[in-house]
Amino acid sequence: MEREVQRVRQAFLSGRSRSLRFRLQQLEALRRMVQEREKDILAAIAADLCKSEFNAYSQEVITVLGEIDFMLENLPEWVTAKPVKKNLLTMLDEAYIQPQPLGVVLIIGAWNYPFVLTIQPLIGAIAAGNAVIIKPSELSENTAKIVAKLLPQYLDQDLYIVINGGVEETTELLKQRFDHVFYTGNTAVGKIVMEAAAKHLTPVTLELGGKSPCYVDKDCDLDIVCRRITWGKYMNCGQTCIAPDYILCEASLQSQIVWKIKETVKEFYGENIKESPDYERIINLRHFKRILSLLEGQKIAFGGETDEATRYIAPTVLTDVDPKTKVMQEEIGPILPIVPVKNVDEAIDFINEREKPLALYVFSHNHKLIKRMIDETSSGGVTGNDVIMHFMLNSLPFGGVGSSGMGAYHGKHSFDTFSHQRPCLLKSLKREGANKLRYPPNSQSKVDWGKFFLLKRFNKEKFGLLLLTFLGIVAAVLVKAGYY
Ligand SMILES: NC(=O)c1ccc[n+]([C@@H]2O[C@H](COP(=O)([O-])OP(=O)(O)OC[C@H]3O[C@@H](n4cnc5c(N)ncnc54)[C@H](O)[C@@H]3O)[C@@H](O)[C@H]2O)c1
Ligand SMILES: CCCCCCCC=O
Repeated sequence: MEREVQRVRQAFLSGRSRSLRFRLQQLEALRRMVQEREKDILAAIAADLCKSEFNAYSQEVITVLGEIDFMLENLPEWVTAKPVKKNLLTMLDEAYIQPQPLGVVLIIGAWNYPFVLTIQPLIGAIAAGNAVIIKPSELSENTAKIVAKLLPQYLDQDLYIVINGGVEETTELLKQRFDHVFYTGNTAVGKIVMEAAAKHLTPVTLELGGKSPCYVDKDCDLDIVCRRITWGKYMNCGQTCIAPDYILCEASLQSQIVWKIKETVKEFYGENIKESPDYERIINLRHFKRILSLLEGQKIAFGGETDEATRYIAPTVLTDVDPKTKVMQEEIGPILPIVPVKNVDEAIDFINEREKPLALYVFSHNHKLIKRMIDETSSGGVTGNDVIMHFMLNSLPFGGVGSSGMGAYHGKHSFDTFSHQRPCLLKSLKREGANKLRYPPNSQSKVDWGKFFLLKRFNKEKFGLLLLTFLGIVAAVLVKAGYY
């Protein structure tokens, strides 16, 4: 492992990943890989998550292609140095911010969207000029294999490498020194990653999980609301980091919501959900059994059917859920608990009493209520009157807050995450007279000049002197130019 990391570091130190031309060329090669090997990629995702080609394309591949196009279009502008405002002391100098690559980046991916969750951060890391080690999730082994097979065929083989393996390999990797670690996965492992990175003072981005609440107000169109919630909840069999996890609503809405979601499930997946190409499966038996155990003692309004052999769990809705039960603590796949609350105040308190979620959803015709929810709660991101969609807009930073993560990515936010914003001040070796003011021995007069230059505070006497000096300089220039 050490040797592999060393090889990637040597490649970074060669400097070739830094030029704009090289970055654009690698991103174009990555786009070619996705386009030319689309069938292989879709087949791997299908094998891991029992996902149709249409769904794999629209949930994963489209996002990757959109992100590459966005980078190619904007990168030339982002890499340029940005001049900054100057003060009186530096007005004759050059001052700018130069984004620079961090160095060698480790990207650790999760299994639930195995392609997009490894390749989208990779795009940002390449765009920012880094070398990258990618560690895909071992749980989505087919996608892990295809990523490891394809990347070296299209990208620089020493700068961007894939290391496959399980917990043992990730643990070994985390002992090495990186310049940034970007991890997607559960919160418990997030802590392990941060602890390992701290040993080298390596900064981390942690894209973690949690339970994203969905508040449904009385004042809304329930048909549309339930259609949107059903789409976001049961996509990928509920295994989406920002899936609406549970519904908070007034008790009087519960039965209507149940009925409308049930109708929508029928509309989306047909009478025999198991046969639907649009309904996925739970990733493995361990998660299947864990989720199943959460149903014990709950009021199942509909769904609840399971098949261990194919790891099928039907779209399920639970009503009158006790917030203290386990189903309200863990991530729960295709189970949708409804927790009745008295009103919006109680919903806000409910959200604030728990860990900060990765996403928050609010449905209402009342724009003020949506704004209030946003103002009085905290979450990684918010979508009003829809679910999931804030993930799709790459001008918005995507990431968590508190226990749902730290740092963010997508579009320019990825570029910034993987860049160091280097402050640069370029002075001349001339004009030493003014510089002498800061050299010892210090004096009240020097402090006054310091106040003048840096705080723009001056006493009348100093101002008079300065004005006189300025007029003297102007007169000298005019005399020299032959005006007098
Ligand atoms: N915030 C986001 O963008 C986002 C996106 C997708 C998933 N998630 C969250 O990720 C979670 C699902 O992922 P997961 O954690 O089950 O995925 P996982 O089991 O695939 O683990 C993720 C990575 O961590 C490594 N790992 C696991 N245990 C480890 C250990 N003990 N020490 C070191 N490395 C270890 C694995 O090798 C893997 O590469 C859910 O909580 C989900 O909400 C978050
Ligand atoms: C079209 C939906 C894509 C959602 C990806 C979410 C990634 C987190 O699990």
